[in-house]
Amino acid sequence: MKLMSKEKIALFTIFGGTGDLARRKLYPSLFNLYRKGYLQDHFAVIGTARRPWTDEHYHEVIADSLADLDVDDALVQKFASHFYYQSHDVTDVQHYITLKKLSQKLDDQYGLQGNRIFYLAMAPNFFGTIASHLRSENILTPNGFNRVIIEKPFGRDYATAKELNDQLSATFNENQIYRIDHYLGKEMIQNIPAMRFGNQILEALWNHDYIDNVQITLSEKLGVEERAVYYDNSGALRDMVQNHILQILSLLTMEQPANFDEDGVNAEKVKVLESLHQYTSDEVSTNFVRGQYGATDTVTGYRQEDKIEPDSTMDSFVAGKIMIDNERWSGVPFYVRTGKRLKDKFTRIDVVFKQPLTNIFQNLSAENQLATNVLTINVEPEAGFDLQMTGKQVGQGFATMPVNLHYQHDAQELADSPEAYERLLHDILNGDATNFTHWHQVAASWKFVDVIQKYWDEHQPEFPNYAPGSMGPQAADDLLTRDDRQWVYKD
Ligand SMILES: NC(=O)C1=CN([C@@H]2O[C@H](COP(=O)(O)OP(=O)(O)OC[C@H]3O[C@@H](n4cnc5c(N)ncnc54)[C@H](OP(=O)(O)O)[C@@H]3O)[C@@H](O)[C@H]2O)C=CC1
Ligand SMILES: O=C1O[C@H](COP(=O)(O)O)[C@@H](O)[C@H](O)[C@H]1O
Repeated sequence: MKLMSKEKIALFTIFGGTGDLARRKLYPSLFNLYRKGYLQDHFAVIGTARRPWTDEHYHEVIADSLADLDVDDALVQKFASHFYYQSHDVTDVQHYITLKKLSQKLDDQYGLQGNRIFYLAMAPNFFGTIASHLRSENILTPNGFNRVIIEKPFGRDYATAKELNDQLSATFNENQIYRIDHYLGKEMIQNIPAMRFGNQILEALWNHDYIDNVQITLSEKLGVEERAVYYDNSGALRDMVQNHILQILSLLTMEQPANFDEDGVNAEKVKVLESLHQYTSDEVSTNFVRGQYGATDTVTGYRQEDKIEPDSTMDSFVAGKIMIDNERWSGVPFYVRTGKRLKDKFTRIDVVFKQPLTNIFQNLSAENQLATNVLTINVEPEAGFDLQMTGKQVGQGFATMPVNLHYQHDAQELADSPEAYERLLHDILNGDATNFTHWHQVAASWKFVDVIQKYWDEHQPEFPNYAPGSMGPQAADDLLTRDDRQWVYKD
C-alpha cells in the first residue's frame, strides 16, 4: 500500500518579508514545517519589501531568524535556498510584473502546481492595494489554489473593517481569505471545544443554571515595546478585546456545531457574537473600565514611552463585563481584562460554578465551607487545567477542605506543541479555516466594540490610573465587587 505523503506544495509570497513579524514568527514557523516534512522539495518563498537586499543577504536573515532553534546548519542552508528576495514598493505596479515572472519561474522550477499563498505581513493600509494588484496583474493562478493571509488589525472599527473586507472581496472569495488571530493557534485555546464537547460532565453544566460567571484574563508584563506607533493609535480594547478576547469568548459560549469544521464552527461563533448584549452609552460607563499605566522609579510610564504622545489618552488596560442575550447564558456575566505592564505574563480562563443550594456539613462545624468549583483553563505559560472541588479532610471526624484536580502538559508535550503561527500556517496549507476569523465574526465583534470606543472617545479619562506591576486600576476590581464577586486571580 502506498503511503500518502504529508508534503504540502505551495509558493509563499510574503509582503513585508524584511519586517519584524516575518523574522520573529513566519520564518521559524516555516522552518518547523520544513523539518517536520510538511514542506519538502516543492515549496518556495518570495520575500518582498522596499529595501534592496540580495538573495544571499536574505538567506543570512533567514538563518539569523532561526538562531534560537537548535538546528543543523546544513539543514538551515538547504531550507534557506528555497527563499528569494524581490525588492519593490507594493504601490508600484512594476513590482507585480516582476513578481509575476518570478512566481512563474519558481512554479516551474519547484513544481508548485499553481498553489499560491500570499501573506500580507505589512501595515493594513496596504492590504487593499496589494489584493487589487494581485488580481489586475494576473498573479493569481487558474490551476492551483490561491489563499491570502491577513494580519491584524482588521480595521479600526466596523466601517474601516467593512471597507477593507470589500477591497479584499473584490479579489478573493471568503473561503480564500485567512484572517489570522494567533490566539486561535494556541494549544489550550484549541482545547476549549475538546473540553466542552468531548466531556458530557462539563457540557451538561455549561449554562446559566450551573455557571455563576466566567473570567478571561490576558495579562502582559511588558509595555508597548517597539510597536508604540501602532499601539498608540489602537489601545487595548481594539488590540486585544475585539479579536482575541471575543474569539475566546465565542469558543466558550457557542452552541455545539453540527460538525467540527470551518462551516460548523463559523456558524455557531457568528450566532453567539451577534448575541452579545449591546450596551447603551450609560451602560458602557458602568460596565467597562479603561486604564493607562503610570511611571515608577524603574519603569517608564505609558506617556513617557518612546513614540507615545505625552498627553495620550489611549488605553493600555481594559476590563469589562459582557453579557450574552440568549437562553443558555442569560444572567451570566463574562468578566474580561487585559493590559500591558501588569503583574505577570499569563493567559487564563476561570469558569466559576454556582454553589450547591445547601451546605449539609455546616452543622458539624462552622468551618465546613464548600469550595467554589472553579475550572481554570491555563493557556500560558503553563498549559493545562485545574478544577477546584470540595473534599473531605483525611482523618477522624468530618471536615471539608478545598482540593484541586490538576492537569498540566509536561515539558516534552509543551516542546512538541507547535507554536501558534506554525499551526495556523499548516492549517492554511491544508485549506482549513476552522481556526481563522470569518468576516461575520469580525463584523459582529467590531459592532460590539465600537459602542464602547465611541463612549470613551467622547469622555476624557483621568490617566495614568494604575501602577506597573499591578493588575490594573481599582475600578477593575470594583466591577466585580459591585456584583458581590471577585477575580479568581488577584494580585
Ligand atoms: N510584529 C508583531 O509581533 C505583530 C505584527 N502584526 C501585524 O503584522 C503586520 C506587519 O507587522 P511588523 O512585521 O511588525 O511590521 P514592520 O514594520 O516590522 O514591517 C513592515 C514591513 O513592510 C515593508 N514595507 C513597508 N512599506 C512598504 C512598501 N510601500 N512596499 C513594500 N514593502 C513595504 C517593510 O519593509 P521595507 O521598509 O524594507 O519596505 C517591512 O518589511 C502588521 O499588520 C502588524 O499589525 C500582528 C501581530 C504581531
Ligand atoms: O495581538 C497581540 O498580541 C500580543 C500578545 O500575544 P501573546 O501571544 O504574547 O499573548 C500583544 O502583545 C500585542 O499587543 C497584540 O497586538
